[in-house]
Amino acid sequence: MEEAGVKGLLCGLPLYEKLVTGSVECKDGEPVAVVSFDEARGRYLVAGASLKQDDVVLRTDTFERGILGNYKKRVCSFCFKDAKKRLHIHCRDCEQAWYCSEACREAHKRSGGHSLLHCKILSGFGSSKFNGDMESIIKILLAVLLKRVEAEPSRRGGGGGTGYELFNHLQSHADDLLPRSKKDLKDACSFLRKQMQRHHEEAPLPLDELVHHASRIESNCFGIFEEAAEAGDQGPSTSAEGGEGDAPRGEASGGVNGSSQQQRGPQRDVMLGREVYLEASMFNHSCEPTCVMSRSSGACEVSLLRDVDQGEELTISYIDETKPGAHRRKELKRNYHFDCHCRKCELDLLALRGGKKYKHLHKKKAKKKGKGRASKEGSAGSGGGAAPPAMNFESQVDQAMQKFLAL
Ligand SMILES: C[S@@+](CC[C@H](N)C(=O)[O-])C[C@H]1O[C@@H](n2cnc3c(N)ncnc32)[C@H](O)[C@@H]1O
Repeated sequence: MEEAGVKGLLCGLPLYEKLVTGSVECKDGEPVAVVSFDEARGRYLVAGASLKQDDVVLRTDTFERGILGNYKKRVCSFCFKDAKKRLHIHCRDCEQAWYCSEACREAHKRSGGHSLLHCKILSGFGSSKFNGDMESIIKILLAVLLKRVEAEPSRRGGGGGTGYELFNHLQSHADDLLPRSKKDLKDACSFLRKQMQRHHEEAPLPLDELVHHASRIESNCFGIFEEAAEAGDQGPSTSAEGGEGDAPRGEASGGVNGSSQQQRGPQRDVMLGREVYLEASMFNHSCEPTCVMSRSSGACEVSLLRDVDQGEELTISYIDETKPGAHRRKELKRNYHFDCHCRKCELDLLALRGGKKYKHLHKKKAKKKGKGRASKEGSAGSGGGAAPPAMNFESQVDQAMQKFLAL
């Protein structure tokens, strides 16, 4: 794709320009998606042209993936196939990477995905206190940090990047985490930092930066789920606890980190791992999404659920958007650490607030009226105003819509 053909990239980050020009599909020489920005939702994608239902807007390969600790002996570390039973082949030097075949073990080593350095750095996992979920984050983080080293200009001879710079620009929610979750991330990052210092780098990134990176992974990754592991799609996912074989079932939740409904197909049950797609991390969540994501074997495709006009937002859903509004917003806040500002939620909230405000005002008025009448009639404290007429839902929405349009 010609970079010169790109229009409307508002985020001001040359790397994102490159990201978008390099990876989205084209229609008549124009990119089908461009990056835009607003205060409430950060960067988001809009249609660069009028598009039809089922048009593909993005096809891309995974940046990094990691298996949850509890499933590492069941899912192949190279091809990510779920054997659904304990595997028998593992790395010759450690028990951190398990494989479905000798070929996968060799290929993983050859590709640099599991070197001796990985063995050394990850070797402390056995004695660490991380849960399986955190282990997958730390494994991805290690891969990212190794990409960072490769990305240093002196090492790559001025050539193309490794994706690290793009990763570095993803949204982090480290500052929005509850103290307990932040502490868990900090402990895990501190462990990795020490291991890196011992085996690899003398001056690793400061701990705070590592915590932001870990949060980037958590906030932008997509869950790999048992049922959909081969067939396809899942949304960004949050966290999950699983186990080997008869493991406890993972929570199939979430947005750019382990969520749910960005996919058609079977409901996800057990989360086996998580993966990061840099370009797909530009899709914001909406409770009435225009797009759906499907994934298969380390690649993803985002396509349109309906026709959209040029300039319309391209969104996916991180959660089950058929749930009631309060439930959706709670899940997004708990698992994705943000308050949803999609159109549907904004309208819901306006309607709710409109309704409450109306009732509140009416109550006040009625109270006043009652008082007036009571003093007129000389009777004490009966209250007595007529009950406010119930405001039906249509008029609440109507009122909310008018307010929304007036904003
Ligand atoms: C996968 S990223 C999407 C791109 C992101 N806006 C950015 O600038 O990098 C997910 C993050 O975007 C923001 N986001 C996505 N959907 C949103 C929504 N409906 N309302 C508010 N913020 C949203 C949240 O900060 C969320 O953690």
